[in-house]
Amino acid sequence: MSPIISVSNLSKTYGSGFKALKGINLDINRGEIFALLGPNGAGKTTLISIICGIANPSEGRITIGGHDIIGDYRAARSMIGLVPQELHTDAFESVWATVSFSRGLFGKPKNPAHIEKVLRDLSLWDKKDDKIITLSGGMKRRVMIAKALSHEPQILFLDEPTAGVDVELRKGMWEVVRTLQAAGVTIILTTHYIEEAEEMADRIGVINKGEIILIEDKATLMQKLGKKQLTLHLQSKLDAVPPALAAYHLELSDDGRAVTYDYDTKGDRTGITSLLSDLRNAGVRISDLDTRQSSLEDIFVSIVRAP
Ligand SMILES: Nc1ncnc2c1ncn2[C@@H]1O[C@H](COP(=O)(O)OP(=O)(O)OP(=O)(O)O)[C@@H](O)[C@H]1O
Repeated sequence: MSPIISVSNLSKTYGSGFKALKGINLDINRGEIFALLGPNGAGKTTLISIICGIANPSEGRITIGGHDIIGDYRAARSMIGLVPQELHTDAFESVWATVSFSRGLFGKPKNPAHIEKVLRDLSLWDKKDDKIITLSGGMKRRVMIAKALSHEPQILFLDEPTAGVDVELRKGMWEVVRTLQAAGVTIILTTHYIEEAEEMADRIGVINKGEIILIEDKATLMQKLGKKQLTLHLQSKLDAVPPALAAYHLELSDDGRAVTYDYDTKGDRTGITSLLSDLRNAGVRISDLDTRQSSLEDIFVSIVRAP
């Protein structure tokens, strides 16, 4: 199946001479939830802004549903809904007016049935006549999504959809996103909450210093890079890991009372059996142990930090 968004050799150099994107290649599949992760300043907003036609590329080409975003701007742009990070709406307008007006901006004829559906899907129907200013933060965010969906886009960009939102509301937002995906919308989200990507995404792209350094199915990524960690709590404090155990690359905790050992569950041998016997031979006694599976967060930190 052809990708719904295709980005090839995209570069962006700002007027200051700063190269914010360096030869980005990225295909987004129809119907997927794609999470774009990256540290501050990595280029996420720049990339989204260019795809959405808000900023110009310096080099490269982007097509949306086959439409070139420059040569065929209107057709390309009308396929996209963008929910920006900042909430900006007219505080004194009603929800209904705000969302209907957005549709008009795309030159689409009025379609009250569609607006009603969007508001119902986002649990805003009973608020349709309320002024935006009277809504809670979570409702305002949902209004931003409703605005972005008002012109029936096939693609929705969510830039940090749950920044500063409490856990309860965040979960509500995840539900909304899943409902949209089930209705056939392709979703690209940026997030600093890695558990959000872990929870939601079908695929994950990591951008760092203007380059895509990884694109992978979430499940594959977690399986491929996921490590397990064994923590051994010691009966007595160690000042240093005994040299005889150097091969295990143990990490000693700051208080000297625990060592951690990283191992690969898919390897032929985990090395745990020999580690335990070598510890005993070195006179190190263990009082307790626990194991932990690395999270997407650990994986993310390790790839972004890698030279
Ligand atoms: N208008 C501009 N002129 C010059 N440099 C810019 C401009 N806009 C962004 N940059 C720089 O481009 C780089 C990428 O910025 P961008 O906003 O795309 O990052 P981001 O990944 O979205 O970061 P964050 O997670 O902090 O939102 C940063 O170093 C930023 O300082």
